[in-house]
Amino acid sequence: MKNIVIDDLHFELMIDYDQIQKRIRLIGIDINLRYEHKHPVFIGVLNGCFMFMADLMKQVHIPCEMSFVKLASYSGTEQGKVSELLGVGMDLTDRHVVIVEDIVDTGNSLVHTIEALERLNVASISVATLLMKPSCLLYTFDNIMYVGFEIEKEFVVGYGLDYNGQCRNLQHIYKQFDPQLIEKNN
Ligand SMILES: O=P(O)(O)OC[C@H]1O[C@H](OP(=O)(O)OP(=O)(O)O)[C@H](O)[C@@H]1O
Ligand code: HPA
Repeated sequence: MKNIVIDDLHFELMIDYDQIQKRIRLIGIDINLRYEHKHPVFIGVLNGCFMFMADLMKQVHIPCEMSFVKLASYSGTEQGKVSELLGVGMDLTDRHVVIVEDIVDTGNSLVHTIEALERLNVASISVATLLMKPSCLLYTFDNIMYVGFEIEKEFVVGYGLDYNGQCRNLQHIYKQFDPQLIEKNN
């Protein structure tokens, strides 16, 4: 399946499942070395992470734990916006945490996830994200340790990523294209 149409948008194949798996195997090798004696906790940020988390964890062969969270933001007191992680379900005090994300785009979600984890007194935080859009980042992060693929400013779906709640189930990653532009160029 090369091109797909979802509601009003057109998508074409961008990264196929084999490429994704090759990259995940390499990330797994590095995690196994770096965290060998650290008994890390992998925290998947739902919903988008579920495919990446599942495949990544199959490449992690060291003792570890995992949990899935949802990020809930609300307006707090004078400090402004506060983010809460729903579903942590375990004590993370002094634990080495690896946040697992499907994509870091503007970085807004990641900032809030990191802030919420810092309030739980973890020992360390690093980030593994399958995709990152460097040109869209609004923040500088010093703890994004693993990036599967850096991509341009383009909307992508599949392998956990959605458009209007659809396409998360697709095996490959697809990027949006404008069919009218292609027609004009032909
Ligand atoms: O860097 P950002 O601009 O914050 O974008 C990245 C976030 O957006 C998506 O989550 P979303 O809130 O859409 O929820 P979902 O995972 O349920 O799709 C994605 O899963 C990341 O968490
Ligand atoms: O490109 C994207 N696709 C799907 N979800 C997203 N959330 C942030 N960026 C994206």
